Amino acid sequence: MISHLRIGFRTFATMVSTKSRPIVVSGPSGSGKSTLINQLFKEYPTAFSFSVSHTTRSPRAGEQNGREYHFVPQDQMKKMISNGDFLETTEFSSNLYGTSKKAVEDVAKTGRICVLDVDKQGVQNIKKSDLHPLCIYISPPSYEILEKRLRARKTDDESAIGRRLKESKESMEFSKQPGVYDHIIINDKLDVAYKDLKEVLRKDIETVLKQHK
Ligand SMILES: Nc1ncnc2c1ncn2[C@@H]1O[C@H](COP(=O)(O)OP(=O)(O)OP(=O)(O)O)[C@@H](O)[C@H]1O
Repeated sequence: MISHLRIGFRTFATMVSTKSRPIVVSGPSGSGKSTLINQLFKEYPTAFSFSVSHTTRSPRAGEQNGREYHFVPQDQMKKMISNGDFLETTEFSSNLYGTSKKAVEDVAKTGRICVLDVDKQGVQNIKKSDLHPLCIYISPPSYEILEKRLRARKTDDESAIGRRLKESKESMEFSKQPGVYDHIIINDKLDVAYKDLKEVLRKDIETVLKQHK
């Protein structure tokens, strides 16, 4: 009888899986967010996902609504913005883009951890929501090294590098405010920074992978 009850309880416990909290990865442009996130996705392909953003731009060939983006008309997007549905929005080439709170919740429903790469506005909004994120700041070892890495990446022209460096100063100041970030990882040696990131996420990863079994 006791063993029957135990089996029953275990089955119940597996059915009631806890939803994972989203992971916010923030930091100045060139600090290594994408490099570190890509490594995480490669090592744990079933543990993490990005959320699907909304956009007012038209779908390109091969893009599917709800897969690459939620494609929405401008008036619907504006209505959603005024409803406070988005954690962050941005405008690029006359089109609006945004990460909705629901899109983040949808990832958790699939049993994965949602990873958000957002700026300080996004960090502030997500912290105000009821999503209870873990907020991680990826910092370059120094401003000078950040500049070197941005130049070596060869993805930006001089004016974009200048803009990114100016924004990086604001971002680094913001990261020093108490209570904003749960962890600050200095991305000096990539393998050390990646190890630090995995350690910070160890329990979250173990929990989602256990739920997949
Ligand atoms: N620890 C490291 N040592 C040396 N180079 C690094 C290190 N981490 C990342 N890089 C390099 O620095 C450049 C910037 O990294 P990455 O593109 O990942 O930054 P990011 O924070 O995602 O930038 P953005 O916000 O602009 O997308 C890349 O060329 C990457 O290969």
